[in-house]
Order: sequence, then structure tokens, then C-alpha cells
Amino acid sequence: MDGQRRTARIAIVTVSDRAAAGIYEDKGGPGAEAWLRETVTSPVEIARHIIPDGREGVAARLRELVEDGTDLILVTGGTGPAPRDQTPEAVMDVAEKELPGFGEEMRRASLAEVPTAILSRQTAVIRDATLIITLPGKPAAIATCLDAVFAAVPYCLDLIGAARIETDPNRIEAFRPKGA
Ligand SMILES: Nc1ncnc2c1ncn2[C@@H]1O[C@H](COP(=O)(O)OP(=O)(O)OP(=O)(O)O)[C@@H](O)[C@H]1O
Ligand SMILES: Nc1nc2c(c(=O)[nH]1)N[C@H]1C(S)=C(S)[C@@H](COP(=O)(O)O)O[C@H]1N2
Repeated sequence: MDGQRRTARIAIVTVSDRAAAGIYEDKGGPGAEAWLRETVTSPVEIARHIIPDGREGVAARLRELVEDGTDLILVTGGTGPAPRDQTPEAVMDVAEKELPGFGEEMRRASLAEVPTAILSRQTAVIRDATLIITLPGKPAAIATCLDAVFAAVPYCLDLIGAARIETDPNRIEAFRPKGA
């Protein structure tokens, strides 16, 4: 089968000590899933994971998901400056390439809403044929950040050899050069 014409596999990883311990209910993961289900019109399988903060645990889970053939991973939480916030370090541990424009654009969009957005060290990276995008933990940040960058995601997935995805143009007009 043509590698790109298959059901896309997306993982949403919530990184939060308290959500993982059941102290509060995870709202970021379900929020990201709802956003994707409203936006992506081609077939997708979405898996959700909740894990505690920590560089090694996050990196290990990302490696597993990449080896499992996941096309896109959204990681929410642990991007801030506090000692337990180590998601960017974990993501860089598994990265083959960084795409700094994703973090720049997500922070720009978030800064229009909250001045504390500058505290998020979010970014995006590629490992093998997987795109990994980090998002802040605050559930309200999910839509702001995905709205800001998702137009570039389908073509990025094409370029790295991941599954092809289509979006509802009324929500996100995906950028693809003519003929792609
Ligand atoms: N996944 C989530 N689901 C629901 N609320 C969240 C989630 N992540 C963060 N929040 C909310 O946003 C607030 C600030 O987010 P922040 O990322 O600083 O959480 P945190 O205190 O680092 O979480 P934790 O200690 O569990 O890792 C939290 O106190 C919580 O109310
Ligand atoms: N859109 C948006 N971005 C945001 C926020 C927010 O509320 N909305 N919170 C900020 C704050 S307060 C922090 S500390 C950082 C990092 O959050 P994280 O550690 O949960 O990833 O994200 C920032 N980015």
C-alpha cells in the first residue's frame, strides 16, 4: 500500500504529575482530541496517554510511539520553566531535526492572549517519519496553538513520509504546494 494513503495514527501525550496521579482530571488530552476530530477529515486513529513529568519517562514514551509507527504526536504540558517541566529536554533527546518555527508561531499566537505565554519553551521536532509538536499544559492553550500552526502539518507529514491527512478548510486551510 502507498505509505501515505493509509489511516493516520496520532498520539496525544498529556505530561502532568497531577493528571497522571489522578489529582485532577486531564482536560488537555480530550481537548486536543476534540480539536483533531473536528479538523481532520481523512481517516485517523487517535490514542491518548497520560504520563508524569520527567525527562527520561517522556523521552522513552516518545521513542516507543515513534517505533510503533505514529505519524503525529501532540505532547501537552511540561514546557514551562519549573524544575519538573522537562518536556522540551525529552523532545530534544529524541529529535533528529528541530522545526523552531512551530514554537515561534505558537508563542506569538499565545502572547496575543496571555503575557505568560513567553514562559513556554514549546517546539516541534522530527524523528524518523514522526512529527512531534509540544503544547502548553493549560487546556485553553491547545486550540490557540493548534489553530496557529496546523496549516503546516499536513505538508510536513508528506515531506517526512508519514500518512497523508486532509483538513476541513472551514477550520484549517492546509498549505500544500500545487500538485502535492
Ligand atoms: N492536562 C491538564 N488538564 C487539566 N488542567 C490542567 C492540565 N495541565 C494543566 N492544567 C491546569 O493548568 C494549571 C497550570 O498548568 P501547569 O502546566 O503549570 O500545571 P502543573 O501545575 O505543572 O501540573 P502538574 O504539577 O500536574 O505537572 C494547573 O494547575 C491546572 O489547573
Ligand atoms: N495560549 C496559552 N499559552 C500559554 C499559557 C496559556 O494560558 N495560554 N500559559 C503559559 C504559562 S503560565 C506557562 S508556565 C507555559 C508553560 O506551561 P506548561 O508547563 O504547562 O507546558 O505556557 C504558557 N503558554
